[in-house]
Amino acid sequence: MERVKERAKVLEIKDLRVSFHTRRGVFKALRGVDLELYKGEVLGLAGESGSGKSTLGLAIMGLLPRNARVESGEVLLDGSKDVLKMLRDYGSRDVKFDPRKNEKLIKRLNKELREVRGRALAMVFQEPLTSLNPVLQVGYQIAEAVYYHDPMRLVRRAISRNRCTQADLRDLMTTLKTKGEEALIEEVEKRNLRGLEEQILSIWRRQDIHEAKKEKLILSLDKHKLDSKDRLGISIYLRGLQRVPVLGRLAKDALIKEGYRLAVEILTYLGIPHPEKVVRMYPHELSGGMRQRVVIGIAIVNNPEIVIMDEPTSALDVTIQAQILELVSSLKASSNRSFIFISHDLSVLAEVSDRIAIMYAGKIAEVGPVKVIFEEPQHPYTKMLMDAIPTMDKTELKAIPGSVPDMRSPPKGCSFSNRCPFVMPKCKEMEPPMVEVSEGHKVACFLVGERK
Ligand SMILES: Nc1ncnc2c1ncn2[C@@H]1O[C@H](COP(=O)(O)OP(=O)(O)OP(=O)(O)O)[C@@H](O)[C@H]1O
Repeated sequence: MERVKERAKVLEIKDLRVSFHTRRGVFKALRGVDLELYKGEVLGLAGESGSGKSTLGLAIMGLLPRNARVESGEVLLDGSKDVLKMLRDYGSRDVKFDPRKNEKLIKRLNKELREVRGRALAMVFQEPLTSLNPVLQVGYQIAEAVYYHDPMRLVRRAISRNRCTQADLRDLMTTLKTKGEEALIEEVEKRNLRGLEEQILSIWRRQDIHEAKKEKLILSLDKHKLDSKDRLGISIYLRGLQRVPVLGRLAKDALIKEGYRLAVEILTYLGIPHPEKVVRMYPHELSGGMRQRVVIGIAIVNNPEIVIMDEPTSALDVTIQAQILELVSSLKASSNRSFIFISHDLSVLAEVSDRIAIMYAGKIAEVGPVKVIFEEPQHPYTKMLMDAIPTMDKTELKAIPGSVPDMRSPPKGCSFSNRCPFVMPKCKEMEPPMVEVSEGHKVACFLVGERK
């Protein structure tokens, strides 16, 4: 438990309030959310339908729909970069300025936003078919994600392979075997082959193939040299000539080709068999589980620090669901990346999460380490959610009576008061503050305050 506090915060949400303006009224979807995400953890976000989980995910990504208003709050990345402020600045400039006259400014802001969305943050949605483009090969979609976020990465990869000789590869492999990965990276930099280390390591880290085959694959890297058309494309890109339409096409083609190679590596890393074939396939040719892996591939290919997953397993059957959960755990372990995993299913969250936050009516009701939330829940709502989980030894499941309040006019005081079996007069008057009951375990309920 102590480890939670020591870890670096990668995301901090402060008093976030978001409402949706509709003809039927103003829905207060988030009513003051405070939450933190630490490096290398999976934070599970649970709550009934309509509690604001997806709105929170979209707000962090800066992808709220047009009728949403951020009333107040901050979403801080690495303690300083406020995603919402960037979006607000962008939004207001976009309206005030004539976009044609301010093309450069808009481009810069767009670039900044793209960086935040793809590099620092990425999102995976429930239904993979809606996030994938049905008319593009999956390899192209992964390649394009890199092309738009970090084209120089593709350039570096292609050029370094072109410069590399068999002798270099043999030396690099010996370094890798005898001195390890860090020494390999140093050696790659010394030889000015940056970009190649990523390819060598992606082969080396494959657990599914024998060492001799890995060596063979690494040595084969220098056979994949650029052909003259690709060399031309890359030099057009490097000279900045890609703004000329015909030349731009050549440059993009060369980089996308490199992106396909990267896509093969990513799919291999995600445990997809025959990745060379799969990159040439279209989304409808893949099973649901494979499609979700591809979507996860697109999300992680730019090495985002934070991945938000909104019900990523809900549309999948149970065995595939288990595989995706295992994949998330292994991605967390191998990359030190942080995840926010949204699900209404607490048993799914129990499998992947390090900490769990329970949302109710646009607020966090309780948050804490997974074990504590499951074994010693304090908020009556969390306790009732736990009683509603089906298990083998339960003879009856207790449904939570009543329903989530109308978010156009949430009740005064605690929003759970009308369903709570322990309601007290003050619950109807005041909102309970968040109280830390033990390290990292916080509860917003007067009962907890009473006991303290
Ligand atoms: N575009 C929108 N316009 C109007 N109201 C919206 C919009 N999107 C969400 N809402 C409302 O905001 C509230 C929170 O919705 P949200 O989708 O974030 O909840 P959720 O916990 O993710 O639910 P679910 O599990 O069903 O996805 C709900 O009352 C919902 O009706």
